[in-house]
Amino acid sequence: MSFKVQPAAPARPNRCQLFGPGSRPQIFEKMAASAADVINLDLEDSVAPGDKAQARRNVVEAINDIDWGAKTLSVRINGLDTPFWHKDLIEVLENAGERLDLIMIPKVGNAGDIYAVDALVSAIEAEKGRKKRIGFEVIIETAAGLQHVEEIAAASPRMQAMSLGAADYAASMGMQTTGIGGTQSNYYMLQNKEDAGDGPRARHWCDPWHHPIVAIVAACRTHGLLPVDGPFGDFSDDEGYLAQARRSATLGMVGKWAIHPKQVALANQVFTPSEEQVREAREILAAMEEAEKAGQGAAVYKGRLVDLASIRQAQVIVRQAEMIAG
Ligand SMILES: CC(=O)SCCNC(=O)CCNC(=O)[C@H](O)C(C)(C)COP(=O)(O)OP(=O)(O)OC[C@H]1O[C@@H](n2cnc3c(N)ncnc32)[C@H](O)[C@@H]1OP(=O)(O)O
Ligand SMILES: O=CC(=O)O
Ligand SMILES: [Mg+2]
Repeated sequence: MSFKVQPAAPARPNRCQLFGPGSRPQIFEKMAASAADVINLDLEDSVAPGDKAQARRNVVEAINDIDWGAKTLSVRINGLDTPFWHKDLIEVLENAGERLDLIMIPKVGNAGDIYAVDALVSAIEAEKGRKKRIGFEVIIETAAGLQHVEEIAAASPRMQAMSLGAADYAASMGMQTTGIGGTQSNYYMLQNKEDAGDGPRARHWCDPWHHPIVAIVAACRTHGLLPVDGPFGDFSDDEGYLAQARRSATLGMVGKWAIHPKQVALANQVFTPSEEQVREAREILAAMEEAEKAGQGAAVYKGRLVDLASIRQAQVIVRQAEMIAG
């Protein structure tokens, strides 16, 4: 381990982020009543250009008037390459009360983007005398964002979380797909001719999101942020959503977006450690405590090696379960 201790990520549940267009206020109460840990009121890509001004007003009203309970409340602003983002910030932060927790910045390309938003947010906070410091979450969804993922993670003490935006990421990278997340039919390895013999050649699907997910997780863990998997567009495919969510959970992400309310329970299911996982983690900690009492750094648990690293692995699961239980 480097002498620099890995900082802890914000200690709040982030299993599911439920999105809703800022131009569709009819669903805001339903979002508030959902089981999502984080609510993202969107001013960006789910809002048509002609609706941006009304969407800002809707979002301000929703922040001020709706009871959001213990949820983390976030507003996704427009990208810095648009003529909308500065007004999103000014109108929301000048008129919305202290209930707002986060601003989500899409399509970030480098640390300078965070600096620009930080400067404007700091000025508005100071002018309006806002007491609660607004946090930032960002979407890594461009080639430049991926290239600069670490400097982005380190760009501001306001930074709390990073999501992978599979749709824009695919577009920016020039990927041949219109699907949002999940398995891509043409991304497969084909069994060797020789191994297949006379039979049909097996296909093994690969994970096109593996690299950006690992890059985001590493940047987040290095700088104490929450890594989050973004949207899965086909909300008729629960199994596909679960498979994608399980892959990202296995790689260290803490949650996933829901772009339809039916995806909230799926995300919560995957990102809440199961009773069995928690029991096993506690048993490993107990086994290691016994081993340490006996002066040993390693022990055998259910026929397999556990050692000091196993303590750290088990603690991840126990801490996550305890934090979710509150
Ligand atoms: C690539 C990206 O950037 S993803 C992030 C940006 N995208 C978004 O924010 C899109 C968010 N999702 C939506 O806008 C909608 O869910 C849509 C357009 C996908 C589907 O909307 P609908 O056609 O209304 O879905 P559907 O008819 O299945 O809705 C079922 C119920 O859930 C409600 N509902 C729909 N979306 C949401 C939502 N996001 N949050 C809460 N409730 C919702 C509907 O009002 C309806 O309620 P009812 O049963 O009381 O009538
Ligand atoms: O903003 C999200 C995406 O997938 O693009
Ligand atoms: Mg996007």
